[in-house]
Amino acid sequence: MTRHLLIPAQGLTRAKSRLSPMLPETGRAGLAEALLRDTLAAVPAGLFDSVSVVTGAADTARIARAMGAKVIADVGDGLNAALEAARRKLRRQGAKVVTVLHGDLPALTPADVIALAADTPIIAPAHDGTGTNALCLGAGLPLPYRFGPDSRARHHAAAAELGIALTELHRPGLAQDLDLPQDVARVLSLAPDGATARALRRYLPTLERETP
Ligand SMILES: Nc1nc2c(ncn2[C@@H]2O[C@H](COP(=O)(O)OP(=O)(O)OP(=O)(O)O)[C@@H](O)[C@H]2O)c(=O)[nH]1
Ligand SMILES: O=C(O)[C@H](O)COP(=O)(O)O
Repeated sequence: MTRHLLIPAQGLTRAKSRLSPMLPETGRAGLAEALLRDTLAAVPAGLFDSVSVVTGAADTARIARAMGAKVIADVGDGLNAALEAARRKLRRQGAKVVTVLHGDLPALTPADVIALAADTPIIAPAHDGTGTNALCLGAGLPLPYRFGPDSRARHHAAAAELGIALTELHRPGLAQDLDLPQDVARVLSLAPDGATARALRRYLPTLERETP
């Protein structure tokens, strides 16, 4: 069984645009870097045959390589197309299982990542109930990636159409992503010691007082 991990990540200056009402560009870039570092740091060594960051950005690629990950070039046609191309590449290289893990999960733990190295198809929904934060599939399964709005329901619908049993995995570290200003306080309470929390405290010093 060869298992591979794909972590999609935007360029640092493009990422986390929905936080722009509370965080200027420098802060968003610092936060995106911290999120990627936290994500890669949570991946246990040796669990996957390869760990690749899918990106079209040189800054993100540099961080990925510095953290010991490979880089797969983003084909430039959106998240799903980038992941499909990366999955095809891994399949050509003999991959049997490909896990996609979003790179914006600040409370992610090694145990969460271990749970994603599964032998059966798994989806980890986002805390908002509509999104998908991780998907583990046999590399040959024809289930198309449907990340984006309502991706949880869309992944289930695609699986049902193909007769694939897709099991939900509910773990706080996989569910809690950081997308919106209202996510920030929760992230700080869940992941107080990570690079992400440090970046938030650095760029949003008033948060300390506001966080319960
Ligand atoms: N390679 C690649 N990664 C992407 C793309 N779109 C989103 N991602 C990554 O996929 C994950 C989930 O995406 P989002 O939650 O939308 O994160 P984001 O794009 O940083 O945030 P917003 O700008 O606020 O939407 C994050 O790790 C992103 O960096 C894309 O087109 N290509
Ligand atoms: O499928 C998803 O949920 C999208 O890729 C968006 O992810 P997000 O919940 O992190 O915005």
